[in-house]
Amino acid sequence: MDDDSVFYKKLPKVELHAHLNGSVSAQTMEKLIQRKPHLNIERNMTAIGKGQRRSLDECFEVFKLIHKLVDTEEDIHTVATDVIKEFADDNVKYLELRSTPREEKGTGLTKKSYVEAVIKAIQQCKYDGVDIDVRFLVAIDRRNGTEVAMETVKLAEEFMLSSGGLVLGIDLSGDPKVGHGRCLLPALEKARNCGLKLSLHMSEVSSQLEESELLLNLPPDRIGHGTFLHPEMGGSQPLVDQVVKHNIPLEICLTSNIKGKTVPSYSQHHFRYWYQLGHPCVICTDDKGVFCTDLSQEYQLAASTFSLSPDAVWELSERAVDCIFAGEAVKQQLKQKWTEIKPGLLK
Ligand SMILES: CNc1ncnc2c1ncn2[C@@H]1O[C@H](COP(=O)(O)O)[C@@H](O)[C@H]1O
Ligand SMILES: [Zn+2]
Repeated sequence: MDDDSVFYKKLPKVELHAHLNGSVSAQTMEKLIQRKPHLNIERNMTAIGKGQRRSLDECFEVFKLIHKLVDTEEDIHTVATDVIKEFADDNVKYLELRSTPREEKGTGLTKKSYVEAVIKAIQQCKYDGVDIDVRFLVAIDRRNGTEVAMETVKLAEEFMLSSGGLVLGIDLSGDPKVGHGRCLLPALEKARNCGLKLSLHMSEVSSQLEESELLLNLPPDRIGHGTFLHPEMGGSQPLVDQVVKHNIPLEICLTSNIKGKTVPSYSQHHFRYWYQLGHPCVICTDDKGVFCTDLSQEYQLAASTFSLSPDAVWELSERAVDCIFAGEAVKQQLKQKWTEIKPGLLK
């Protein structure tokens, strides 16, 4: 590893946008493939390698394959444990994982036992002394419509009350070309009213102006992507004004947007627009397994593409702490960690 990479690896980091099944590493994928050889799935079918690009539609085909490989409580526990340890190895000190609870009739997996398996993995890692604070966001897959979204919010509320602060909120994700946010508003409002935080994928593809307006009125606590919100990308100034007025942080996933072809090149990424506005932007991975990346690499990419100095990179990672969904005490602990690490890293 060269000196430059070492800096990004050692940088303490916060990861706020990571889909569990998109984050499964090559090593873990091998284990899963060995457990289910009859599926005839090969490792190269579940990841998009260096230099490769696919359409978003193809990315969603990849998730379908991964879901076939991860369909028991044991599988969920395995992937959650491995993903948490990998983020910790990458010096991520605070992680908000998100995942869509699934029911699998064939294996007896229920949405409830799905969430329980993730929570058990988080608790086990904590017990084992893995140096990372992990929280969970329950995901709504937008294609499943109103009723499922409402059920998911109920499930999330139950776990918010019973998980000792591990379940903090809701994620809205899934294929952006399927379904409409309008149908999901009642569920999202209910979530907000019962104290769940909201991180919503918004304007990941173009032509979602109307939906973005509706969702912004909630308003969400964080925005995933927001690629097409600003006027230069076909969005609008009122949308930008709304995001700025409510100071809603943007979760920025560089490699994901390039490999999924929603952004033509790194230098044209909307990070530039929002960063120049001084708006809170948090560098994230989205799906580190599928897109073959890690958070250190994403910080390094941001720095090299947008000419950020080491001080600016440090500030970016430190400011991410302000955007977490956990409470003030956790933020203070993390800030303390950053203060202790800083002198050894920035000379
Ligand atoms: C690439 N851009 C993206 N846009 C929208 N949703 C995405 C996504 N990447 C991942 N997901 C969402 O996360 C699920 C996989 O993890 P879980 O099974 O929930 O852990 C996908 O099925 C999709 O719903
Ligand atoms: Zn995402």
